[in-house]
Amino acid sequence: MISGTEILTAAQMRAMESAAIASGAVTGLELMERAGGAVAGHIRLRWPKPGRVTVLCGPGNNGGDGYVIARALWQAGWRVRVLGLDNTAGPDATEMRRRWREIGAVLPLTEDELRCPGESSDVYVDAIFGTGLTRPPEGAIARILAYLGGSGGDWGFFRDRLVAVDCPSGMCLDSGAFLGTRRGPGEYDLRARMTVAFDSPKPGHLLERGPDCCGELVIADIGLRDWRCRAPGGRGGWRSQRPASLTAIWPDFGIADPRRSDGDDRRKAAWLSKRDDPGGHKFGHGHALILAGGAGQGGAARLAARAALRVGAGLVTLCPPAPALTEHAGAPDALMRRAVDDTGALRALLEDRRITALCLGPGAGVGRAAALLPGVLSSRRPCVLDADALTALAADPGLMGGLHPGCVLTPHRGEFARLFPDLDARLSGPQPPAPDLDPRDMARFMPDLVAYRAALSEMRGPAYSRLDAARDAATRSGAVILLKGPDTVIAEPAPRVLPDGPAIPGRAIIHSAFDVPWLATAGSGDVLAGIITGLLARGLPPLDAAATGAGLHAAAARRFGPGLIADDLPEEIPGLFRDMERITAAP
Ligand SMILES: NC(=O)C1=CN([C@@H]2O[C@H](COP(=O)(O)OP(=O)(O)OC[C@H]3O[C@@H](n4cnc5c(N)ncnc54)[C@H](O)[C@@H]3O)[C@@H](O)[C@H]2O)[C@@H](O)CC1
Ligand SMILES: [K+]
Repeated sequence: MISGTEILTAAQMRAMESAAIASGAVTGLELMERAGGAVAGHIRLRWPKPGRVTVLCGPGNNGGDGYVIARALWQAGWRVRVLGLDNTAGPDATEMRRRWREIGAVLPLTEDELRCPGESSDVYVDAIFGTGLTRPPEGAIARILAYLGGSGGDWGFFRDRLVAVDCPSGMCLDSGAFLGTRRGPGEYDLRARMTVAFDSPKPGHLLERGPDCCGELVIADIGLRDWRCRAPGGRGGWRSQRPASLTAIWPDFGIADPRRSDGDDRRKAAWLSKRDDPGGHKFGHGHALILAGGAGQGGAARLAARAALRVGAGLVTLCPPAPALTEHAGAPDALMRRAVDDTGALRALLEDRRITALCLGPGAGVGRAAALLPGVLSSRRPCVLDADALTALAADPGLMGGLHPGCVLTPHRGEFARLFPDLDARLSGPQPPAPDLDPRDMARFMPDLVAYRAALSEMRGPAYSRLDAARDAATRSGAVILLKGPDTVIAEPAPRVLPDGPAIPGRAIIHSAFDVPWLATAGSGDVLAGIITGLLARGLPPLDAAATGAGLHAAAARRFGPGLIADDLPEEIPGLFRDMERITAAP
């Protein structure tokens, strides 16, 4: 049910590049030529008239791409100025620098040179650091990056004309954080007009500062697709389709991502709208219980219940304590109501095996949530735990032991901090040291499937990311974690065991919704909990329900537009289903 774009971490990208080169099918120089050529092509698309360009080349292969871009733009008639370092790491970047030197000079990569009067350019290419960044930039390079970020008082000037190669330099591609600065927006963060990255998005393009600082994100194909789709197969060479462990759902790629099969999207749309089940029965689409709070607290649970109905649960029952029943008498009439006063009443109700999912938290009250949690968890039924249920869970760590893989926890950052304070502290605290793994080691691991997988699962970027935090929380709790935000991360708990190999980390999805800031409104989270509960009731596995729910939730907000209140979200769902069917209809 998940469809999206595969994401690769920086380590996976390096491993794939090493594997492609080791296979003999392509050389590092050819990959660099393709990468630089792609960036130059995108620059020429946006600035069709050749102008003046300054290319800033760093010490590694990102800089090597820069020398290729300089040469390609010069050949296209641009006036090119290159600022670079004397020392380039690696033979490919050194060779590309040499080829550029046959055409033009390499000026020192300093702030003075960049600010040289009379040398203003139409385009500035940031090819200083890419996936190889391991520590905060310092000295002259840090000053250049701050100047490009606006320390010279001219923020808008560079924002309009900066093209980043792979990422804005200084940003960690695994986390979206700028190394060496406090997490969150920084005064002189480098913001590009366009970022051209290679093969696949990286987590940092979608998390934290990434979406704002990358500007328009373009993913250029550099011919590595075959290595993305295959897994290293031990001594026998390459074999088997490697299932994506990390996926992105984001508006720009949305349903039009050419890598996705139209058939999958069509099946998904038909399942959501129930058109694939013409003889269906209401119990065939599940029965969701939404546990509501006491008198005066019912609005949140009603929002969740309405969303569960709209997303297609066959039946939805709202369960407040008896004294609050009358409060829920209004619309929608499709909703059933049943009093649940305590755990005993809940257990009795759950004797009905046709109840296929539960939701506890929205408007429940912390005391009631704490009282009902043991009954919800011991039923082993798929469930969404949100809001007050998360607070109750954090207050009684003993309850954590009852979590199971059918649970979806939907914390925002504050709730996450209460549940997993140590992981939250790592997210905001000092950054851990860089991983001490050389790309050449990755190549060395290639023949050994076990070591390769272990290395990948051990690899973390230089900054602890929201992705790391959600995955660690899922592993620790044994439940699916949906860490809310404009960059929602969803992670599944149990390591998957592939038929041909050892455990690898559970799947994760980054759901990007930076384009719908109006989704941050009261009750929006209650609707999300209801959508996911409805999908669980219909039988979607928890990770799929959470990811599809997050996608529908943001798409509903996008469809409605600004001025949205939470009540509007469920009402957009029927239109969304129609849109999905129309877009995915066979030509
Ligand atoms: N992986 C791939 O498949 C491809 C990578 N290419 C390019 O290669 C880039 C990665 O190249 P590299 O691995 O050489 O790394 P970078 O060019 O990103 O970084 C260069 C070097 O800087 C050093 N460094 C890291 N942090 C530093 C800091 N704060 N101050 C000073 N030096 C620091 C590192 O030792 C690293 O070797 C990608 O971003 C991309 O632009 C492309 O050429 C083609 C394909
Ligand atoms: K860069």
